[in-house]
Amino acid sequence: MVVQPSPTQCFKNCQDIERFLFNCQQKLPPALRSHWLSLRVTLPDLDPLLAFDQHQQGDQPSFYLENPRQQRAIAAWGSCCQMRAEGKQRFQKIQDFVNHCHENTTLINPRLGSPQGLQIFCSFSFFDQSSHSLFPAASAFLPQWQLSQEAGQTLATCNLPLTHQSDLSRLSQEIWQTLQQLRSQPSTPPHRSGQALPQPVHCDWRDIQQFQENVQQALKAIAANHLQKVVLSHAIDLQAASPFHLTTALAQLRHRYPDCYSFAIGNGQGQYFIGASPERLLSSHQGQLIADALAGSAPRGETPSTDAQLANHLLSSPKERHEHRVVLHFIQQQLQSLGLTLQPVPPIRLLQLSNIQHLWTPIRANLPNSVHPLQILAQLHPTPAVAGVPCEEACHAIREWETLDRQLYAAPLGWVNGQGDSEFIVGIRSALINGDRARLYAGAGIVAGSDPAKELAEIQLKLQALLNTLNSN
Ligand SMILES: C=C(O[C@@H]1C=C(C(=O)O)C=C[C@H]1O)C(=O)O
Repeated sequence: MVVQPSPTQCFKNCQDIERFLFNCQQKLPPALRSHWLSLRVTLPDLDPLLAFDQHQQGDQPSFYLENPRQQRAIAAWGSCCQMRAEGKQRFQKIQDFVNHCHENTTLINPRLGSPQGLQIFCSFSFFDQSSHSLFPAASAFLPQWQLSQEAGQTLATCNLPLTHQSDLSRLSQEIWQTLQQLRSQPSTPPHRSGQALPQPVHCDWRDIQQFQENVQQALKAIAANHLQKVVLSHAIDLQAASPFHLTTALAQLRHRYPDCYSFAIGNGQGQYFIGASPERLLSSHQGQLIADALAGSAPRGETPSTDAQLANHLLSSPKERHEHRVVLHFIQQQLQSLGLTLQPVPPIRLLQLSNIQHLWTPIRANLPNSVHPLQILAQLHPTPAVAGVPCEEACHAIREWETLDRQLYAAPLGWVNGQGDSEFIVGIRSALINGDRARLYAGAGIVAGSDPAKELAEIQLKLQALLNTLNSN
């Protein structure tokens, strides 16, 4: 059910809101059990990160995603309704939850802004079971509040449960209060000179020797034709003198890595998974899909000429191109297996980030209404950019050799709406923050011809993204 047109521009006071909610309540079907109202309101320009800083709380799920280059940011906090799932059917279960939310929500002003409609925020762990993990194998939530910024337009979305029994006076006061706070918020980014990120007192590189042994083992398995490619990861642990400050870290990440997606997910129990990922797993908008094949890496050069040399070597290296093509072919095959028609693939290009460069091929396809973005996600995760080929054997090797629990590292996180629009990234260049402790993750693809010393240097370089951010004062 959609109530139109919306009077949200007239929300000049709390009574306006209460009258509006009363009208919505009157239109609810008589025997209704669960129902939500989703209100969209335009706001003056403000920084979603600042709103996130002021409103998100450790005991509620939260989500932040920003791509500075695309001038898009979303902050979401509080939970109207949430779902957790485990096991092989986890993507399907989350899809059912997303459908349930859509079927039971009245959208007010659904066409205001882009993307349209109700957005549900999701995260998945690398493996489909999360026995000792701080985050479930799959989780999704409909936020209480959401702030989106795109192409200079700022929108607030308030989702709330509405039934015949709802206390409209209390609900309207809560909405009014938050709207007033958002309307009076300065548009400058969070800056806490006195509260910069704490200096880690201890950085534990864990058993880095083990990573190199794993690479040797992987090379043997590749030589024996058990594997074609496997992505091996390593983690380092930081211990700070005081808790890490989430939004200060995010402010630094978006500043340092404007071509990446800065992100944070809070599990509602005080732990956060944050990062600046260059890898878009899936983005769909109005029936058009893009998935990134991103694999093959080199450092950036210190001078323009060494940088160009490194870039040329990366683009022409048979080993790096093979590592990349394995990912490209996998994504193409998986999309085609769902009946999607792919557009011609452009030549391999470079994605140059502040500290590292990658081989990159954006893959485009038409997305029919009959295929849900979460079905595509189920088919794509894990790609050989983060697992390997053959997938099952690579995942088995990862479980056996790696001494860490990947949790959300290298897994999809993002949002989906009811119109088939979605944005999911791969949680790499990331860290799990638990108060004054942080675990930082990085991995590298191992194929025939990989050099263990170079792979070690590559993960050290990748770890710098979060290490420099969390370690700076
Ligand atoms: C696995 C990671 O990165 C992935 C592996 C890459 C590679 O091996 O060249 C490049 C980009 C990512 O797809 C990571 O950053 O942890």
